[in-house]
Amino acid sequence: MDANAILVTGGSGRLGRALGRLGCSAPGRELLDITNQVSIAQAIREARPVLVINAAAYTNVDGAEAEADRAHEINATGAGLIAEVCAEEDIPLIHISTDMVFSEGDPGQPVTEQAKPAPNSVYGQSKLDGELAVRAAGGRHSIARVSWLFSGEGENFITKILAVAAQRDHLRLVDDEYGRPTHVDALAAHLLKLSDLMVANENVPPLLHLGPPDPVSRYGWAREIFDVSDEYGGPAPEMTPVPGSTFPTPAERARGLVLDVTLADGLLGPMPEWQPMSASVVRNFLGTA
Ligand SMILES: NC(=O)C1=CN([C@@H]2O[C@H](COP(=O)(O)OP(=O)(O)OC[C@H]3O[C@@H](n4cnc5c(N)ncnc54)[C@H](OP(=O)(O)O)[C@@H]3O)[C@@H](O)[C@H]2O)C=CC1
Ligand SMILES: Cc1cn([C@H]2C[C@H](O)[C@@H](COP(=O)(O)OP(=O)(O)O[C@H]3O[C@@H](C)C(=O)[C@@H](O)[C@H]3O)O2)c(=O)[nH]c1=O
Repeated sequence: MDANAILVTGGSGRLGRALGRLGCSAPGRELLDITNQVSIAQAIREARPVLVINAAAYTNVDGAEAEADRAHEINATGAGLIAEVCAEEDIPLIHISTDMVFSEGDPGQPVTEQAKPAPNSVYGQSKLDGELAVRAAGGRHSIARVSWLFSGEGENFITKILAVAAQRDHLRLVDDEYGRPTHVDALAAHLLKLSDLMVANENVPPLLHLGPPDPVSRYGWAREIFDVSDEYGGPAPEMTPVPGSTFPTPAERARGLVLDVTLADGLLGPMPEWQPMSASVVRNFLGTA
């Protein structure tokens, strides 16, 4: 399938740009606003896509605690609107969701698609409401839950902690929050495989957990980041692992939660390992790549 036949919402975002790099049609919010039915209908009429990927979202996890209405409007109402238009036009939809629909877990026992979500943040609740709205629209869809996206552009966990380490020689890192660091280019490639299956009318599960092998804690990922940073002459601060309860943030994060990606791996093949991609982003950030 020609990637150009896929319409992506949130085209200016991290994942949206990655899908655009693979050839998808990926307009930004000014051309396709998922909270505006007229804007959605017009974009669909013009692009006549064979599939839509909804990568538009409100993703400021801490900011959402003070902006619940805005987060809900985009992540829940907006997701429902785009799903309704897709259902009416009989266009399959891939909707991107998050591990933050859960609030706790055991890193040794990743959660499958069967687990019951129970968010503990405004962002997580708004994303869960979005999932429910997509399902309620009744069209052909697959909801892809992912975690810890990063890319070579803009801000992410890697750039945030490297920036903090440039100011301080000692960092506290949460060691009971887990995830699968996922480079947006690897995710975008996987989403195109999933798109191919959906367009070919293959039996695709309506809910999938996606991510690379080797889940890690924030502390563990930071160690990888600073090992590379040290090697390339960047900051290498002293690190202390701490429980999330002693690192207060406006929004709570899930403790010990890891997505089980077995189902998606069987369908699409495993995602490439995150470590080389994380290292490459660190090197680029330090300007030595
Ligand atoms: N980043 C992460 O670590 C994770 C992200 N996810 C999910 O993955 C998806 C992609 O995330 P990511 O690329 O990181 O997010 P970004 O925040 O980088 O991009 C989201 C994009 O959506 C746009 N947007 C916001 N409101 C609207 C609207 N009403 N209509 C159209 N576009 C809009 C934003 O535009 P503007 O900049 O103008 O606001 C932004 O460009 C989201 O569904 C997110 O919830 C899941 C797990 C982890
Ligand atoms: C800066 C810093 C952060 N941390 C920890 C605290 C907190 O648990 C975590 C927050 O990092 P970030 O703000 O980069 O990540 P956050 O915004 O929580 O990332 C989430 O984004 C949304 C969109 C998702 O859907 C999730 O899957 C997840 O990727 O990092 C430390 O432990 N030490 C530090 O010095």
